[in-house]
Amino acid sequence: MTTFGTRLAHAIEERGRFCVGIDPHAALLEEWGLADDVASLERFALTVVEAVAPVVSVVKPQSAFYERFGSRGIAVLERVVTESRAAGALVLMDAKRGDIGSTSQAYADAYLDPTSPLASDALTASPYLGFGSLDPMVDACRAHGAGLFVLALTSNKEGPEVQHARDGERTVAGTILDHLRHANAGAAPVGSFGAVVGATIGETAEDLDFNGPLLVPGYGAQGGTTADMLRIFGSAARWALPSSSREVLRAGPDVTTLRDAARRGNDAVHELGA
Ligand SMILES: O=C(O)c1cc(=O)[nH]c(=O)n1[C@@H]1O[C@H](COP(=O)(O)O)[C@@H](O)[C@H]1O
Repeated sequence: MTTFGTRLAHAIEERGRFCVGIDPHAALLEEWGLADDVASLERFALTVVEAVAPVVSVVKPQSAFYERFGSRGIAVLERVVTESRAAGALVLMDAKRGDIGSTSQAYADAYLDPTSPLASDALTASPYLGFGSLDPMVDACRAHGAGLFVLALTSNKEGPEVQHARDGERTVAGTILDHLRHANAGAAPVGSFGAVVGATIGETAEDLDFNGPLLVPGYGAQGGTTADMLRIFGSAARWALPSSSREVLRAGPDVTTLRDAARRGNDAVHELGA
């Protein structure tokens, strides 16, 4: 079985490192001239899949935008996952799950077990019930060749109150990164256990070289730039996946214009791996 880290490394080599977030915001549906209903959700999401899944390495649907339409929205999310993977993109399900261990097992079954209708290549996870509460997800990733991206230094302004808090010498974010370093030990070319670190965090004293990938939201609409990423990540930038949702999605609904926006995004972040 090929690990997620190995598949990601190949995808970056073949397609570049840009990740497109498939986030059907109500405001974007309106910008596209669509109604705020499930038929429009489907039209929006599958147009984005058609445009970008054949050209980018990773797509990241944010589950909340589908959940708000109930079971029919989840049915659209299932198609986003299946059709994106069929077009050759890795799917990073952005659901930011995290709960006590026994419930984490159910989240692992829902998103990381290949027999699930929502089975994805990787999942975003919240470690704020303690990193060990994510063990069932870590085990599922090892069993099924999937990946996990754990919130460490998020792009929102409220994050630091928790993530910069100290327990003695270590910050909370530093402790999360240590767990990831341990989970990725010995993996090559890169581990399957990533961190979420925003392009907007300014600077950090944390060591981001933990042999794992970095999901980097905050690029584009939230103001983060390639220069910010080079400064913040240093040598760890080679495993960075800059992620953009609204900036790319605003290029729709025309498929060619959307695809061009994704290609431009890919070109703009190419130098991170140089
Ligand atoms: O995990 C994420 O993707 C994420 C983490 C974070 O720290 N900040 C953040 O904005 N995100 C997600 O990134 C997307 C926002 O992308 P933009 O529309 O490009 O700002 C949403 O899906 C957020 O949930």
